[in-house]
Parts: sequence; C-alpha cells; structure tokens
Amino acid sequence: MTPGIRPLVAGNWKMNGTSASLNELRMIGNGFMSGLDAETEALVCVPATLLAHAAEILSRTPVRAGGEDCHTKESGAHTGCISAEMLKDAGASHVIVGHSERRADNNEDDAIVQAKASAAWRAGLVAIICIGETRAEREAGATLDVLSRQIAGSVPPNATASNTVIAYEPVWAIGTGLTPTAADVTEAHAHIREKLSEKLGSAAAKMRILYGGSVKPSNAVELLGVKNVDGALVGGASLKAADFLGIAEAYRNIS
Ligand SMILES: O=C[C@H](O)COP(=O)(O)O
Repeated sequence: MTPGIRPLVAGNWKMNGTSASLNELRMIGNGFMSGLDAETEALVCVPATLLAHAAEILSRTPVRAGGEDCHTKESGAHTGCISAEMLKDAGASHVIVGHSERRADNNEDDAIVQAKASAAWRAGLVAIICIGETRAEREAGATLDVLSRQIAGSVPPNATASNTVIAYEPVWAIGTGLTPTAADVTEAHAHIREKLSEKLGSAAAKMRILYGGSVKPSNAVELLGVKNVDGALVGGASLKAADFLGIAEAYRNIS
C-alpha cells in the first residue's frame, strides 16, 4: 500500500477463455457492484477475441476491461496484430505491455516495450508496463540491476501516474505457485519507486506499482500489504471469479 494511492487489482487471462468464460466476468462485475469497489479499482485484461463482449458486460459495473498487448503502430500491414486504437475501439481502458511472456516468446526488448507504452497513450489507454527478473538473474544476485535496466529502457520519460502503471512480476513466480518473501517484495518495490523517482521526478510518487506472480486469495493479504505494493496483476487466479474476488477482498484486511 502507498498512502494516497487507490489499489488496482488487475486480471490477465493470457491465452485463456472463450465466450463460455464470460460468465466468470459477469460474476466479477457483480462482486464489485456489491461493495468491493470501495476498497479497490478492478480491471480484467482479456484476449482480443473477447474484449468487446467483456467491455459490454463490464460496462454496467465498476470493473474495466483491458487488452493484453498492442502493436507500436496505429494501423498497417501487420497481419495478426492488434493496435492500441483497436483495443480502445473495442472498449479497453488499459493495455498490458512488456509482459515477460511476450518478452520471451516474441523477443520484445525494452525499446519495443517503451514504444508500445507510447502507442497505448496515443490511443487514450493506460499502459501497464511489466518488469521482472528471471530465475537465473535472481540467482546471480542481479534482481535490482535488472529492474533498473528495465525501468530505464521500458518506461517512457514522460510517463505519469495517470497514463502508466508498473507491474513487478518476478518471472520465476509466474504460474509456479512460488512467491518472493514479503522482505524481497519490499526491497524490489522500494527500488522500483526510487528508480521511477530518479527518472520521472514527482510523477513517480503516485504511480501504481503492482505485484504479479502466483497471487491467490491465500497469500494476497501478505503480498498486497507490503509497502509500495499498490495492487496486483493476477494471472491464473483471475480466471475464476471467486478467486479474483477473494484477492480483492484482501484489502478489507489490510490497513
Ligand atoms: O500477468 C499475470 C502474471 O503473469 C501472473 O500470473 P499468475 O498469477 O498465473 O502467476
């Protein structure tokens, strides 16, 4: 938590979900309508095939819909790609850029991630910029250096707390059931805040820094209660409404 920052609990469905899954979204929306939004903002980033449906379903709730990636360009000859403008047109408010799965699967480097963040802003979307170290980098003691490098390269110099959210996701914690200790998360998030401050000045003080990687209802109070953790980016547990709502409910037990 950071005083003065309203937490954001964001889901990332990744390459999961068909129209049959939309009922989970309805239940997520209904859950936030029954009072959870007092504690936290909520967002679910879904595959592009579901985005327009998701946005329509969630439009009657406090929960927003987002995209999982965007191209750097507005339009053109890029078969199979989706622009930020297309996501906006389909009802997105946010888009994830630089997720470690895209960095690994599609060879996306920091320069591409930064260009995607700028593309998101151009379309009127908030960019959720993901950073985080691999297991090998962690074991080499390079975690903070990796975070510094990724912030330097992936975050545009004119980022603000209104147009950008940072998500710290240790790659080795994603989908593994493993999580860093609260002390590790404290150190990483403090370092991220410091580096953002050096780069962005006062804009960094109110910028949300989410934690992502095996967040579940059972560990949410511990992970999300850490200083400078301003919400969660949730993968697997966002696919089931009960789990996603359970994570958001953690804020009722965090002071
Ligand atoms: O974007 C979400 C993260 O990759 C976390 O995924 P996970 O909650 O399944 O570990």
